[in-house]
Amino acid sequence: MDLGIDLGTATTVVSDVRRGIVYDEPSVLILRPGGGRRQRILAVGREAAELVGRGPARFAAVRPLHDGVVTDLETARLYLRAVLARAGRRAWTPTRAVIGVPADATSLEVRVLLEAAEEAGIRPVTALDDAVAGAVGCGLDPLERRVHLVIDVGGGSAAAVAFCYGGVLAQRTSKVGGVDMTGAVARYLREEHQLQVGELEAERVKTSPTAEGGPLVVHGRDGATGHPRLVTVQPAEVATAVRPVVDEIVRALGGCLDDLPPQALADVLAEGVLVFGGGALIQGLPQQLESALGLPVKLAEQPLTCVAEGAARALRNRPLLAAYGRN
Ligand SMILES: Nc1ncnc2c1ncn2[C@@H]1O[C@H](COP(=O)(O)OP(=O)(O)OP(=O)(O)O)[C@@H](O)[C@H]1O
Repeated sequence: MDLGIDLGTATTVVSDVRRGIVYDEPSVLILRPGGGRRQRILAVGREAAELVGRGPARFAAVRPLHDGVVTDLETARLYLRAVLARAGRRAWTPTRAVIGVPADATSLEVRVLLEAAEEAGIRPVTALDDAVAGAVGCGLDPLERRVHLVIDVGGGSAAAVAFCYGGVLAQRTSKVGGVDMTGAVARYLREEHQLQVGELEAERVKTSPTAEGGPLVVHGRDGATGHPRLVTVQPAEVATAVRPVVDEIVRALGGCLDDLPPQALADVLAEGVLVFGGGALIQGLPQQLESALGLPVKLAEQPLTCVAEGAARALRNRPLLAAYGRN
């Protein structure tokens, strides 16, 4: 199997070179507590996410990635094996892959991720910046003799990366992303409506307005009485709730143009900025980036899957991996 893998803080997406997207689920697993025995996975992905905040306390939900990097080698290995099995890999199938990594991952963090992948039976495996992989997934050619600027707003972090002719010219990163927006929504509901909500409900509220447009009925627990309560929330309130996080991302990434030479700016001005990653789907983010950068900003056609698709495509592009691959 030839795979592109986007092992994100919030979501894991796997693209097979021949079959397209074969796995797209939350990056979470539930482990049976070890008690001296080897740990076993009870649930992974969507099934595990449904148990977050619901399951018995002894079944702890584990997120194998934090800000896009591996927190524990053994868990990451178990998780990758489970994901590959669900993506249709048989234990004996030779598997090659390119895995996306955050732009600011250190060499050590990349090494740990690659080691987890190798132990999960993926060989050879190469790491590629999420931003470069996403650009490839959107049809850009990072080997071209012109500058491209892309912005990836993920779950745990965001990055603006400019590249040209096989090399990164400039990058800025933010340590907040979509997961922090979910936290901001939960905080807003607690403070403004005295409603306590679980993580899944806060996530639903955050992602609904773009899809539906009307007021939302939110389920939670009354902060004073502890009784179940319903509250109606307007889409504009969601925008208000996440604004501090969006402002922080825009502030952190806005300066990336300062690091580019004038000729590079001319390319970016002509082409505009491409933005992807799930966090980019929050209302108003592309517009805010546009006014901070003073450049046209385009949302990718497939903002949630382009990193995995680009990683899969990169697998067969040796010059690209030689230029941008990280081992
Ligand atoms: N329609 C939507 N509106 C707002 N946010 C959304 C929407 N759809 C997905 N998201 C958010 O996008 C985030 C996940 O994006 P993505 O899958 O690009 O990140 P990731 O790869 O998991 O994270 P990272 O790259 O930081 O490791 C989540 O926080 C999710 O809530």
